[in-house]
Amino acid sequence: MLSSFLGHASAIAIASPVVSIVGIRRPTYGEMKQVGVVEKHREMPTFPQSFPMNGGDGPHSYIHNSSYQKVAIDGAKERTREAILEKLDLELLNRNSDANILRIADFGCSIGPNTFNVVQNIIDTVKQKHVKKETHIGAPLEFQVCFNDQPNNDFNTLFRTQPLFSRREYLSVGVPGSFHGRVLPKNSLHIGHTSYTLHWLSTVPKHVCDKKSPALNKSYIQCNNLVDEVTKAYKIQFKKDIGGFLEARAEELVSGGLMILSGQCLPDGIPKALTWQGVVIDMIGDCLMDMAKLGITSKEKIELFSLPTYIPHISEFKANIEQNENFTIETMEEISHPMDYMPLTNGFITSMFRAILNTIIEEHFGDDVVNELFDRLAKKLDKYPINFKRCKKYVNYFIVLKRK
Ligand SMILES: C[S@@+](CC[C@H](N)C(=O)[O-])C[C@H]1O[C@@H](n2cnc3c(N)ncnc32)[C@H](O)[C@@H]1O
Repeated sequence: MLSSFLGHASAIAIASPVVSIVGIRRPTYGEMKQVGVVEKHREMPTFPQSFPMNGGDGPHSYIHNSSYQKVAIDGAKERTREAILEKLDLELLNRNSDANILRIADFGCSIGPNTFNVVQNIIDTVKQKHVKKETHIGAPLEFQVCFNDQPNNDFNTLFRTQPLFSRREYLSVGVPGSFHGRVLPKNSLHIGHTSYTLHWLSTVPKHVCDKKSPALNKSYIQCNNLVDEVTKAYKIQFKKDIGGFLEARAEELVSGGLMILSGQCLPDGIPKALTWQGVVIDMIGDCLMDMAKLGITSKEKIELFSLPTYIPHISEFKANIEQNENFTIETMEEISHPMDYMPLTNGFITSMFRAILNTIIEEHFGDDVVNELFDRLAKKLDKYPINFKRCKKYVNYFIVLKRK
């Protein structure tokens, strides 16, 4: 099962007990792991709370390694346009004292270029609507764009690489801070957007790195839905975080304002371990274990490490969204990722995951580990190529909420 899933032909001895959920065995390298003897309880690690994408504009930066996200955002472009044309009433501007200013925010914007494309599409659509004279605003419409991300996001690169002022139709503001809480004044926002962000948690759930806890995520570095206690801990944290995100947006958005959400979920009943993304992260964990055996890092450090990310199942995600009664759900669609049906190269996969995980790996394991880890990942992928046809696919969601 393992070999066919990964497209790898040779036999592999299973050294540790196989974890199962609803009859599905994890068909990855985890089965080969020698699980260490539980050691004396240690203090819970203090995780940094913010892990931006790799900054700068070098070969490993998010700028040059975010085309997977870009393709999905481009795929949602027309839907975003339709949502604004159909659901946004520009009369809402007349309720403000600064009636000619339309404020847009991209939450978790990273360093571009995706955020610039998103914002331009929103502005083009609003302008089209405005030209159609659907508003009585006298003064010319002005756009203010609030670029939000964590304070240690590379805002310098973001602003250095944004379109030149002469070609830009908006004034920009950087808004550093966690989107799990308020980052903008009350009743100040007309259109909010976020893409590929909500799976980032505010923190690693308590207990998954606690050696005394049944929720210890012992041999994995992610929630791959294979250990019930771990999954439960992640679910609780996710619910809390999405709740915080929506509460904050409900305060910031004006009545009638729109919040557009896109990103990825798991299909119901499918564990992350069976998706190609889940396999890759389990492989990264295994590369770390290989490095621990060579003394480059330690098994203990790995056990104290879990990613603060959680991909919810689609119905769980929708149920969490529906909890907030300040919004009407205008659109809730599942769309496929345009790259779902093309096998990605190992180089592409390695670069994409490096751009996303570089910061957090560096913070926990030290910068000397990063190059070696991703070199090893590239080699492991070459040795055990992913069989994309056998992997389960994520579901992409496109959601439009309107503030009541
Ligand atoms: C994968 S990137 C997505 C970037 C961009 N939205 C896109 O679609 O290309 C996720 C971004 O979310 C940001 N992020 C994660 N948690 C956040 C939080 N609590 N508050 C603000 N930004 C956050 C990360 O720093 C990162 O820049």
